[in-house]
Amino acid sequence: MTDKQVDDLNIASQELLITPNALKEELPLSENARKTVIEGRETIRNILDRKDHRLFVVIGPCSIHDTKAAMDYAQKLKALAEEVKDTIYLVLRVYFEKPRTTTGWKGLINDPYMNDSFKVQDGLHIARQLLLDVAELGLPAATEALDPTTPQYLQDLISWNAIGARTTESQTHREMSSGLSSPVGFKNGTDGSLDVAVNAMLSVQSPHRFLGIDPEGRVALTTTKGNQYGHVVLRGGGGKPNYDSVSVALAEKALEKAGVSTNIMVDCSHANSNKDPGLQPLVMENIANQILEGNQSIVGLMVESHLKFGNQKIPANLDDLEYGVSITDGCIAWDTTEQAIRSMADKLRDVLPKRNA
Ligand SMILES: O=C[C@H](O)[C@H](O)COP(=O)(O)O
Ligand SMILES: C=C(OP(=O)(O)O)C(=O)O
Repeated sequence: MTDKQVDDLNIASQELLITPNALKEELPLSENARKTVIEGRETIRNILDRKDHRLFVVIGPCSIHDTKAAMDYAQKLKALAEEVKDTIYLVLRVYFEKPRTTTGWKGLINDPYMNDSFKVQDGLHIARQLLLDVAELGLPAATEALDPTTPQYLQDLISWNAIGARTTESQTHREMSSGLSSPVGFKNGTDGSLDVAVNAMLSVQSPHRFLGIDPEGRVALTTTKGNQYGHVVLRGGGGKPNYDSVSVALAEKALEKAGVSTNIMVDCSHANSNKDPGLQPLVMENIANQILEGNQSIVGLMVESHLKFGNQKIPANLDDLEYGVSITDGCIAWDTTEQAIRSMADKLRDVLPKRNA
């Protein structure tokens, strides 16, 4: 019973949503999609276990707002993935949930029509359909796990997750990650602090008990087994990058001291490129050079890339949206992406197999 004088004073309304099971019944996992996810997760786990010499690169738009453009991009990425697959394992960045510094568009699930209509029910459908289409193509998908309710709807289609710089320190996100079925990368904090990511790694490998939702959408005491495939993601912060060899060596030492995996992913965007998307290929080149010079810890990269360079504000008239341009952080264009990935693969083709030997 709600007591109108004390309960929910700041809740304007609540609307029931489709349950995870009902969404999955409408949009079931196909056999091909299932194969993609199983292979995607296994490959990334093998890379983290050093059983597979390749680098994995999570690459794609900062956020998805147009599924047609996303599929256009995915098709190109699939072709590139085939070309470089002996050296680089490409994973499509499919981000539907955006953590904002203050306010702003929170992503396709929250507001799929980008007009403050917040049609979350549609957002869940659109997101799941896109993940199915991407998986059907044979391309593994990565996302940021932000809202603790959405994993039950979508995670059967995800091969790698990020916990963002704004939530790595959150107990809720560490608990959720301990139950995710795929590897999870924890970003360092927005101020550059690595401690929060190291502590997250210590937390995620343990079992947790917390309030979650079950596949029928009911509130459930959720007990997790712990996720042994956590790793850190260096994204820079506090106005400074942290992809350079000294920062990477310091991160390795901190991870060793904490007794956790020294696997490191470098996010070439965000504070590592001072939010200038055009600098990302330079970061990629620097990482390739570090590996050539003997680095052992860097196993993955993240790159923000779209069909076209830069970003755009959401226009008042959505007809004015420019096709293939990010509406959140700026991205590198497709031709630059192809060049940067090919050049990285060419540089590392001979050295990576020897690294794990
Ligand atoms: O990657 C995306 C953004 O950096 C993140 O969501 C924060 O964005 P904002 O500072 O524009 O809110
Ligand atoms: C929000 C993101 O990154 P970070 O958490 O590092 O800011 C992102 O990758 O979209």
